[in-house]
Formats: sequence, structure tokens, C-alpha cells
Amino acid sequence: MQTLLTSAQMRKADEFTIEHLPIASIDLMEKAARAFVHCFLRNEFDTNKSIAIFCGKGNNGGDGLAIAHLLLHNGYSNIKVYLVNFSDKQSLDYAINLQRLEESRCKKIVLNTAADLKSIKSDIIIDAILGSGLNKPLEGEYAVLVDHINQSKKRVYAVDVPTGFFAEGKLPKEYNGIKALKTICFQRPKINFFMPESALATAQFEVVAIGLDEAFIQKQTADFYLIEEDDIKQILQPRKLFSHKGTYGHALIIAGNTDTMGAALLSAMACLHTGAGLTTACIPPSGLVALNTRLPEVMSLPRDEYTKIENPEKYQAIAIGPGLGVSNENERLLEHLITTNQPLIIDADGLNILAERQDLLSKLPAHSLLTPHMKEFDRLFGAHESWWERLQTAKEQAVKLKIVIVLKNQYTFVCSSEGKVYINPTGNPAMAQGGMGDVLTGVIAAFLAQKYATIDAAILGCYVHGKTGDQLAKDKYVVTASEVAPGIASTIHELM
Ligand SMILES: NC(=O)C1=CN([C@@H]2O[C@H](COP(=O)(O)OP(=O)(O)OC[C@H]3O[C@@H](n4cnc5c(N)ncnc54)[C@H](O)[C@@H]3O)[C@@H](O)[C@H]2O)[C@@H](O)CC1
Ligand SMILES: Nc1ncnc2c1ncn2[C@@H]1O[C@H](COP(=O)(O)OP(=O)(O)O)[C@@H](O)[C@H]1O
Repeated sequence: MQTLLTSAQMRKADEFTIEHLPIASIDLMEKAARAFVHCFLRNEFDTNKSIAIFCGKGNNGGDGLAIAHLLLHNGYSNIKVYLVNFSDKQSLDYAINLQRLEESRCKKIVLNTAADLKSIKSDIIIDAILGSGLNKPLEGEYAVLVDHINQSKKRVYAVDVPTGFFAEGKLPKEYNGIKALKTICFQRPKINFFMPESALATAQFEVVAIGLDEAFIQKQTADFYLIEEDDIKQILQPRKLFSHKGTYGHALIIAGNTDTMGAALLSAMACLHTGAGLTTACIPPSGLVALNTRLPEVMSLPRDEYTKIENPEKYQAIAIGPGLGVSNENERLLEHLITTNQPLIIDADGLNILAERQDLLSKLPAHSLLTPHMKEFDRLFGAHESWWERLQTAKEQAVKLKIVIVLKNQYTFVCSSEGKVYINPTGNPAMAQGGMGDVLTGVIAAFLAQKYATIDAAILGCYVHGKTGDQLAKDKYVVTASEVAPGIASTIHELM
């Protein structure tokens, strides 16, 4: 797992590195600039292109000056450096790099006001105006200048973070910062890059190492962690010699309705391909033919209006919700399951029932798992203005209810009952199609059936689900849930 730090913690890592490694602050800045340029050159390799670099007077601007110097050395000759002189303060390393640049062939233009910038003719813009030191939304001259840069419609590369974008914390509803094509950020991604609002600030981001003390960073107490493939490889267990179906648990999937049998099929199919020993689908009798035809391995438990799950303890995982329908019978069924005190995976209509029956929330068995998308989440816990606030609620509720909340999105947030948030990096927009969540529920149910801890089942489930979608999307515009479900088995195999 990569520990994700706040800007304040990153500054501490910066200070610690300078204090404990034989590296001076100005040399660390030089390393950061080199790392930026290395990455930049992989994206832009035509040295005939002209570049405008906008530098503020803090360390972000200092990086920009060092970058200008390095780009000159790498063959770019048409570079204009705009010195954004909107404040009196300047950082020491900025001053040193300015001095170094004085001796170079770079054209320098001082902007005392935004109006000093007439038009931007350069092909490419590098934004080094304000970095992670941003402490309030942009206003005045900064806002006008940034607007001017955005209006130019040039390709913008941001250094560390787009000017005006908060690395963490609530993002304002109206974003008036730099709109970058790409942000090349230092050592760790900013936590807010994982929020959908960041799409306004940067189309892509890439993280480059700049030599900060990794051991120090990993040791910091943090709320956010980025899941890495190595973590998944460590959690996954091989199938055992002499094992049999009983070794891998029995999953019960309570899903589907007359018009939504597909949801039950997708969940059950995903459960099979993720390796549950036995899978039973609790479906309406009208879906039996479909189930038997499509998934002969899956057993059925016909669901009628009086259904109660007898002996729930015989299942190692019970998932309820995909395509279930919201009705009095289903409400009774969910309430009955909750009172058996066996951990549940609750998705889709299971969540919608909970939203109507808030009294059941506090009765959820410990170690249960909720898998809402944004709308289901807000129905459950109230409307949220921003993803940052939504995530804070998810964190708090997971701790309060002693459950795991899987808040789904492009980057899914897995919130543990200990108050930690694990961010899943896999998955892609080709997966944005109905049924994809049903598959995720089946995958998580199968991992739970195989006796993985709840948090591990959620982390594994999100990762392999997204990774399967990534593999399939390599040569496809869209991937369907019916393709992802059977693909899970190969993904797990490759990871082991
Ligand atoms: N460990 C790291 O992360 C490293 C960071 N470096 C660079 O250092 C940057 C951070 O540098 P600084 O802390 O000097 O911060 P900035 O360069 O972001 O600028 C801070 C200055 O801007 C002012 N300011 C903040 N918000 C403003 C607003 N809305 N309007 C007007 N002025 C505003 C502040 O009062 C302060 O004077 C990073 O983004 C990165 O580019 C690198 O140089 C090397 C190592
Ligand atoms: N743009 C995307 N990038 C990554 N994953 C995505 C994207 N769109 C959807 N997904 C994944 O697909 C699933 C969709 O779940 P959900 O909205 O509940 O779908 P449904 O209810 O239609 O089955 C989630 O796991 C989500 O992370």
C-alpha cells in the first residue's frame, strides 16, 4: 500500500529528507525538476515546439525555473519564462534558481499584473504558478491570469498540482484553477486526484519519484492508502492440495426479479468465477429456467413472498440486493437476515430498502459490507455537495456501524471500520455500464465465502474486478458485465 500524505505531511517529508539525507533543499528541487522533465519528454518530444513556463514565487515557481533550465539543455530553444510577480514574498530556492536562469538564453517576461500578458503564442504551457502551498481559492490577478491561460486552449502541463487545485479537502463547487492536460506530481498523487471533481483540473496525472525518504513517508499515520498490485498478490491464497468444494465456502446470492433476473445471473456468475465452492442463487421462481440454462453450476432457492433464509449459518457469505426490487416482502427478508446477526453484503435494492428503513442501519451485523454507488450512498446517508464530504461521511459511518463501505466510482474507496480508506486504482470508463456493480457484489461474496477477512475481500474484489475490466478494455470501446464476470478467474490466476 502506498501511504498517501496530506500537503502538510509532504512538507514534513521534504524537511526530513533534507535533514537526514545528504541533500540540500535546492538539490531536491533540482531532482524534482529533473523528474518532471524526464516525464515531460516522454509526452512531448518535438524540440521545435515553443514552451511558455509560468512561475510563481514559491517553491512551485522555483521548480518551474529549474525546469526551464533543463529543457534548454534538452534541446528546446524557444522557451519563454513568465515571472508571476503578484506578491512580494519569494522562496529562497526560487531566488537561487532565478539567479541561475539569469545567465541562460531563456527569454524572461515579468508579469506585474495579469494584463501584462498580451497573448500566448507558445505551443505548450507549463504551469508552475502555485503548487501544494495553495491556501485559499484563486482570486484577483491570479484568477485573471489563470483564466487567460485556460482560454488559450494550449496543452498545459502542471508541475505537482494545477494552480488553484486543492491537494486535499473540500473542493469548491466552481473550479477556477488551471485546466491541465497532464499533471506531473511529486512522489505521491494528491488525494483529491481520486475525486471526480479533479477531472476539471487535470485530464491525467502521473507520479514521479523525487527521492524523498520513502521509509519516512510509509511510516506516517494516514487516512488514505493507495492499493498496489503487490498487496493483492500478498493477500491472495492459492487453492490448496486435496481441497474440495467445501474448502471454498458456500455463497448465497439473493437477487433478481421478474424484470431484473440478469442482475442475479451476473452476480452468481461472478461468484462462480471468483472461486466460491458452492453458489446458491435465491431468485424468483420465474427465473429458474434462465438460471438453469445459463449457470448450471449454481443451485437455486426459489424466493416467494414468505421466504425466510433457514439456517443462514450454513452460508459463509450472504449477498442481497442486485435487481432485487423494493417491496414489503424484500424488506421483511432483509430485516430477518439482519436479525440473524450474520455479516451481509448489501448492494443495490438492499441499500434502497435500508435507505427507507434507517432504523435497520444501527442493527447491521458487525463486519457487514455495503457497496453503494454515489446515488445509493446519498439516499442512505443524505445529499453531499462534494466527494470529499461524501467520503468523510463514508469513513465516519464505517467506523460507527463497524462495517466496511465500498463507495464505488472510477476510483473506488474502500472504507474500513478502523477509519482507513483504501483507494482502488483499477477500472476504467469502458466499464461504465449497467450490471457492472452486480458483478462486483458476486466477486466480493466469493472472496468472503473463501474466508478472506471482510476488508480483504472488499480490497481484492475491487482490484480484480477493475483489473479484469482494464484487460478487456485494451482493445474494446466498452466492456460488458457478462464479459467481466468470467474474466475474473484469469485475472486472479495471473496475479498469483
Ligand atoms: N516535497 C515536495 O513535495 C517538494 C515540493 N516541491 C515544490 O514545492 C511546491 C510547494 O511550494 P510552496 O510551499 O513554496 O508553495 P507554492 O509554490 O504553492 O506557493 C506558496 C505561496 O503562495 C501563496 N499562496 C497560496 N495560495 C494562494 C492564493 N490562492 N493566491 C495567492 N497566493 C497564494 C502562499 O501564501 C505562499 O506564499 C510543490 O507544489 C512542489 O512544486 C519541490 O520543489 C521539491 C520537493
Ligand atoms: N469509469 C469507471 N472507471 C472504473 N470503474 C468503473 C467506471 N464506471 C463504473 N465502474 C465500476 O463498475 C461498477 C458499477 O457499479 P454500479 O453503479 O453499482 O452498477 P450496476 O448497479 O449497474 O451494476 C463499480 O464497481 C464501478 O467501480
